Amino acid sequence: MSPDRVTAPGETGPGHAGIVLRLRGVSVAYGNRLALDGVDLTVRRGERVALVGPSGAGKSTLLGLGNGTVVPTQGRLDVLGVEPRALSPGALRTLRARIGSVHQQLHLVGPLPVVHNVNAGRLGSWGRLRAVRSLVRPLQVDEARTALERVGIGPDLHVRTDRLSGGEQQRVALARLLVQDPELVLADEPVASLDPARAEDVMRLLCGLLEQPTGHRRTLVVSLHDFDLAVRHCDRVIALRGGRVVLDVPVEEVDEGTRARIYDLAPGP
Ligand SMILES: Nc1ncnc2c1ncn2[C@@H]1O[C@H](COP(=O)(O)OP(=O)(O)OP(=O)(O)O)[C@@H](O)[C@H]1O
Repeated sequence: MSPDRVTAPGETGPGHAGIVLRLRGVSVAYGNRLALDGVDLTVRRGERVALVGPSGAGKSTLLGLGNGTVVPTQGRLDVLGVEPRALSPGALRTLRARIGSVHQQLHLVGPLPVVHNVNAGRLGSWGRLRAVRSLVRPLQVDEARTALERVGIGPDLHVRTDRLSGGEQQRVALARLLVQDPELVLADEPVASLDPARAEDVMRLLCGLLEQPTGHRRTLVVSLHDFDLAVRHCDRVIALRGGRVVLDVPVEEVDEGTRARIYDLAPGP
């Protein structure tokens, strides 16, 4: 089945400044297992895109393409205007510094003070020497404090991170994202392990962090198992099934039947 709509209004070509992520006929195979099968899609600057679909549909694989951890087996991929496969290791590092990743696991270093975990968001842009210096004596402490305040955590930057509650640690991870200041945020089931109230809270916080003081919005692509969360927090829903895009619509076009169609539809031809 072809997707209901693969939106591409305003697209004028590969160099179009508003395009953050573009896949053209992208397939990904793990051995003989086809995880993505000829996917076409375009994500524009400032969009909040939810990836939904049943388990094994290809959502994580698609997000992996965005951050360069997965390489297309076939097709053309552009991320922030470049093709990751064509980059040198150094250029790939530079690209990754512009992309924020959020996972179910927070990847914090528990025994380290909070400030270091927040500053880890800068590692992609700091040189090695600077990173080591900051471990000895934390750099950019005021910015770390501001980021923590923005996510609603008190001023104690020097407490061990693993002494904080699970919810507070989640906020430290979001403060790390904030100091990284990425142009594109890729979040792979960031709230899967949380109860509904916490999931709502984290999604609200994450979406709030996308808003920049300049009035611009960072782009978000987030995979979510909770369809209602996707509709409440995103402005576009892309459904994958069997490695194919089966639906791509603005949330205003989501109706009562959409959920059933996503989860009960037969896979595409
Ligand atoms: N590293 C891998 N090696 C082999 N097969 C893989 C690998 N990663 C994913 N797959 C397979 O590719 C398909 C798509 O997996 P993917 O994790 O992208 O789906 P998903 O939609 O994110 O699933 P879930 O919602 O369960 O996380 C699945 O059939 C999966 O088993």
